[in-house]
Amino acid sequence: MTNALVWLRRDLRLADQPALARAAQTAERLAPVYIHAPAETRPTVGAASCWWLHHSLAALDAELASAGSRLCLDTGPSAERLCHWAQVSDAAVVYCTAIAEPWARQQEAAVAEALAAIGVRLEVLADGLLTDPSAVRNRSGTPYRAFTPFWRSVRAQLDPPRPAPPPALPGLPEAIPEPQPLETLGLLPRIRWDEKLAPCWQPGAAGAQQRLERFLDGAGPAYGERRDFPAQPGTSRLSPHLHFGEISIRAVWHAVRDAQQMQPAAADALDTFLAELGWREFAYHLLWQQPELHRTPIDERFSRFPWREDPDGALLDAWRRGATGIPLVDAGMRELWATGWMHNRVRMVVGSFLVKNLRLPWQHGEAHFRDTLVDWDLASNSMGWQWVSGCGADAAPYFRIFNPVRQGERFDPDGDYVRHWVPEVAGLPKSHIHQPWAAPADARARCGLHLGRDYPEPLVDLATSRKEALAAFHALG
Ligand SMILES: Cc1cc2nc3c(=O)[nH]c(=O)nc-3n(C[C@H](O)[C@H](O)[C@H](O)COP(=O)(O)OP(=O)(O)OC[C@H]3O[C@@H](n4cnc5c(N)ncnc54)[C@H](O)[C@@H]3O)c2cc1C
Repeated sequence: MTNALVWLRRDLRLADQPALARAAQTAERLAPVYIHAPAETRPTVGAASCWWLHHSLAALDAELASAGSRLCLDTGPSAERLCHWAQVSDAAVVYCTAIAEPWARQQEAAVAEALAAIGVRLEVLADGLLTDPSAVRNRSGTPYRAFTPFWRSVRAQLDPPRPAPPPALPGLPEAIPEPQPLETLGLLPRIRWDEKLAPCWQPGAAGAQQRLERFLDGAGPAYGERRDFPAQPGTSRLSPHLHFGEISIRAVWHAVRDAQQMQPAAADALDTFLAELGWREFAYHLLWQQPELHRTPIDERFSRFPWREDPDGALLDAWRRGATGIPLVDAGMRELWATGWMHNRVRMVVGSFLVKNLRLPWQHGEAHFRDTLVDWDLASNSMGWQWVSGCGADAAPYFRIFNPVRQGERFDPDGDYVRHWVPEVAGLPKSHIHQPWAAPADARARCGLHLGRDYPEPLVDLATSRKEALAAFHALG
């Protein structure tokens, strides 16, 4: 038996972790190493994700300590530092799990080459997804461009292995150096805006497991009906945990399948949930085909789209701050700022408003979400933005423009979500809460709301901006 390293990446857990499991079977001594290498990720990871990563690494270190090991932290370049760790650990092999993102594949290739030069082997294992995004093909042998046939075909064949328990870990190699303290990675912001995130989340494997159990015991069986209502806790909020690999996708899959067996009445609702996991798979399938998915529209016509001029950035700034004067849009943007997460229905509404009513480039929205979402994920975020913009594969057509007032009336019928995040309009009755500008003056006066002073007038007229967007779209030909 020889010594080994496990290079931890987007797989920050002990249970059902293929790299750790393989190393535990084969190595006499084992060093779990995390290399922080922000210069190697493309595009740059945002501040909210960095906050999450800091706490996730702390949780992983504690998990490793309780298994008799510890996390060896270091700062990149990854190839150089892994060579160093392999040498000081006397390791013959480095195990890691794959990340299906373009920059990560380059990183793996560079690491493999550097390790090979010192006689160490890199073994990359599949993880993170239920499918191989490079391998799924339709009957004509080409990648899928639409979700429904993709999922129909994938779902029929899916049979992921049952999740494995955490392995018994070999001890650390004798001569390894002291790890770098977590704080020195600089993942936490200097201005402590992040304190508001802490009460909302528990990064790490234990938090992930809790979220899954709470979902299956609570909202899961009603997922089909409740998942679109942002005031209700109708979804799992597993997205950041899945992104960082704090829970394996196979564990989620099997927990849901088991729940379907136990509660046949909930089977359809939970099938809808499994299809959402399918959207995540599809996003990676698209990213594999289009490595520049976060900035290049799949529908090339949109490269010529006549976006609105916003020379001083005032429109974009109002959208980012949740000060557009459209309550559902502002509620979503404020939820994002306060919690690092936004409900999926509202992501679609704020996205449509940015791209179609404000007519600003979707890439601005992609970049803002990248900076502020704790669940930011290159594949899902890029696909989501291309979808709302009508320029992606399987996109909602451009002319399907979400009306944020109608969306509010339908999915936040009592106005509870808006009342929570936009207290300025909370006194309005539900009949006017989604369009305060249309409320009779006395209804506004009764709750002391003075538009333009307490809460903005709408940044744009919804009907006019819709017409302008459609005209711009038709001009594309
Ligand atoms: C403009 C836009 C940007 C988005 N950016 C991201 C992002 O950066 N990261 C991200 O994880 N999701 C993104 N999504 C998808 C979706 O909004 C989130 O996955 C979901 O809101 C996460 O909440 P949840 O875990 O409670 O979801 P649930 O409803 O509980 O769904 C379970 C899991 O399925 C996956 N999932 C659900 N919906 C989608 C979807 N439409 N696309 C891909 N995966 C999905 C997620 O992993 C999620 O955790 C985006 C959607 C839009 C419209």
